[in-house]
Amino acid sequence: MTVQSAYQEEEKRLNEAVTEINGQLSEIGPRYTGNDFTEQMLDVQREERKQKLEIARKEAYFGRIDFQENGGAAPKPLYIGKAGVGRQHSSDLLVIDWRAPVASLFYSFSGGEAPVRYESPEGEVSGTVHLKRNLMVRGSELHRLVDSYIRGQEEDAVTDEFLLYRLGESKDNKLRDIVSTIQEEQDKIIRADKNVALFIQGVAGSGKTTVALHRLAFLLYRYADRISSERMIIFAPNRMFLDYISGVLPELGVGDIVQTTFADWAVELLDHQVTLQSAAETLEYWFEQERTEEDLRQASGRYKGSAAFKELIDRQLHELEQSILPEQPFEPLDGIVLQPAQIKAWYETDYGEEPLMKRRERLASRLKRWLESELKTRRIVDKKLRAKALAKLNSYTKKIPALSALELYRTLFSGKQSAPEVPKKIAAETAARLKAGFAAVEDLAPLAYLHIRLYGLGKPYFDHIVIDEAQDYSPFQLEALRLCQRQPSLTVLGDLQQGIHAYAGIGSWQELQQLFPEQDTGYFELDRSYRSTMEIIDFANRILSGMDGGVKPAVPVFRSGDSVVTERTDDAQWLSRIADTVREWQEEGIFQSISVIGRTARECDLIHRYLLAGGFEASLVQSRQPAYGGGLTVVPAYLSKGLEFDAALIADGSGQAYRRADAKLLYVACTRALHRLKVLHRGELTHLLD
Ligand SMILES: Nc1ncnc2c1ncn2[C@@H]1O[C@H](COP(=O)(O)OP(=O)(O)OP(=O)(O)O)[C@@H](O)[C@H]1O
Repeated sequence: MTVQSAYQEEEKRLNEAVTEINGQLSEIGPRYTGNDFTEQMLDVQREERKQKLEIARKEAYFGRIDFQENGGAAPKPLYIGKAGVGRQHSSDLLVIDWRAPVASLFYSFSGGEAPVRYESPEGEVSGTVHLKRNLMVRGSELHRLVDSYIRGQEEDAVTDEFLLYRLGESKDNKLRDIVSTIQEEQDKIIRADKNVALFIQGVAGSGKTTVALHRLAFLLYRYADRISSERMIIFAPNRMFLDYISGVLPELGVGDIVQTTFADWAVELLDHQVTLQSAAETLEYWFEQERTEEDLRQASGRYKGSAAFKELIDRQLHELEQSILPEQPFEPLDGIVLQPAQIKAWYETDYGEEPLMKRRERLASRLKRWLESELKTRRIVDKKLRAKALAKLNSYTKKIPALSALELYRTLFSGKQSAPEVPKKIAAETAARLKAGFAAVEDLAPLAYLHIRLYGLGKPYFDHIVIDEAQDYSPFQLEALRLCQRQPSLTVLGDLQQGIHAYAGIGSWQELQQLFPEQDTGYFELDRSYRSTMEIIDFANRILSGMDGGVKPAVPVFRSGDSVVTERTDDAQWLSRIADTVREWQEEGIFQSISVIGRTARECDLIHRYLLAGGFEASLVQSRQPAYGGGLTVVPAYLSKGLEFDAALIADGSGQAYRRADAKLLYVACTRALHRLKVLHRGELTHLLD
């Protein structure tokens, strides 16, 4: 078949599909607003169907795979799209949902005549692939058609042309879905089993964030009857990042998933009993001036996130549990006595599984019930006596301490119960901070953990948890989240090579993985980077070679672009060279997003003001910023993590700005660029780029 006739064939098919989709849409009536429950349920279903059809109306499908099942008469063309659509008056599917089992063939097949197989709910299905075709469809128009496999014509196959085309596009201020070009190694992660704690180590730009979001969409489809989006949660490093990724799930037809930061989640869980100390202070401390290895070793965040600190808290909880019950019997009236052993038995055996303070509440009610039954059995009706007994009950239950997480936590750092193991400096700082009503980010995991152990989650357990940039998480944070699930179902992703918050995060995935039983964990590595050109990746890989530990260079997709330019400048010329570069790039008119990445917030502020004075429209990224607007952005390297820009200018890549300890920070900065990267340096270029 010639390319032209393939085009004609696909245009015809698309026309039919669009007509069918429009026809089905027009048959869905207006929304039901009455009170009939059955009608309301039907309306929910109709609305879901309508949403799917709306997605399909914009882009009916993006791929076709011709598959001949073993024993089948002929290959069957299967069209894969973002939302599955049935045909009216037929059991055939017009479009197959990308998450359906058979659609996995589209992602896993990479050529060859050998038989292929996929897992379906009825068992394994095998057969052969005759055609794999990428289609770019917009509404009723076919924009592009690329065959990546035609059986019998393998020498002509153009593998990955479509992927390269997509990667070459310029990007604005939002992350996008990748359903049409998901790669095999990514697909395995997306479709992995639900009930595991899945750890993903992926190089910068390998699609970790994107893959995790697609995995959520997959899980919701695959386990539709068992899990719900309201019981899923995504943890991301900051509000701006959340805004940046906020477009992907709606594009995939998924809504209602809570997306938050660990800090915001914990403060809400604690019912705002503490105010979070500004994260900017922590960032400023670590990034605005040089810090030593000794500073790092003594970092309170590391201590508070450690397993040792968790043990201390567990011990504290254990001691509370052991001493919570009064040693005296409960004697509401003369001769009516309840022995401590009985109270203890109720407390330990009947309510043993519940959080400590819930058990306290239940015990108090049980004591009351016991007292009422005793009064009844003994026919005590005298009001005075009854009041006396109730007063005794009150004073007895008051002896069982009711503590908030904050009250208990506080006792660790000051007063007679303070723990001698806590380093003195950390204890003094924390006690002062808590006294003033504040908590630092590092206090939130222990506080959240304590709260759940004392009071429970107060909401249904999470069906699935996604943690992005998890290399910056402490084991203790994960321990707190572990309490929020009945069985582990998590996607935990990050890159140790971008672990710039060493004062709080982990040094190896093992630190987090070991918190789960081995059989409940999975581990994947993503080495291919899709974001940047080969030139940019090769350049950034230079930084990795100077890092300690088992770092792995990113493997580029074969996408060539401009060479990375380094340019020496001096203090006098520095700002004007930044402005000149930005102007030149803007004049080319091909980049939607350009960033100037500075070393510190102070430096960025200076650059930003200079650009504004020069007539540029530029935005400055600061910590706690809610959104990132695209266009021209000035951003400190430590806040650029997770973002990407068509073109990036490292404002000052000198040895003064990036010292040996800053390798990860520079790596993060350089890997933000998709198509163009330039490094200006005031004086000598940093040795990290040798
Ligand atoms: N299979 C793919 N097809 C097309 N684009 C892809 C694919 N995988 C990743 N990308 C693109 O690569 C870029 C990087 O993706 P993403 O931000 O998810 O990576 P990441 O591993 O989280 O990066 P980082 O660790 O640097 O934050 C995005 O523009 C994304 O759309």
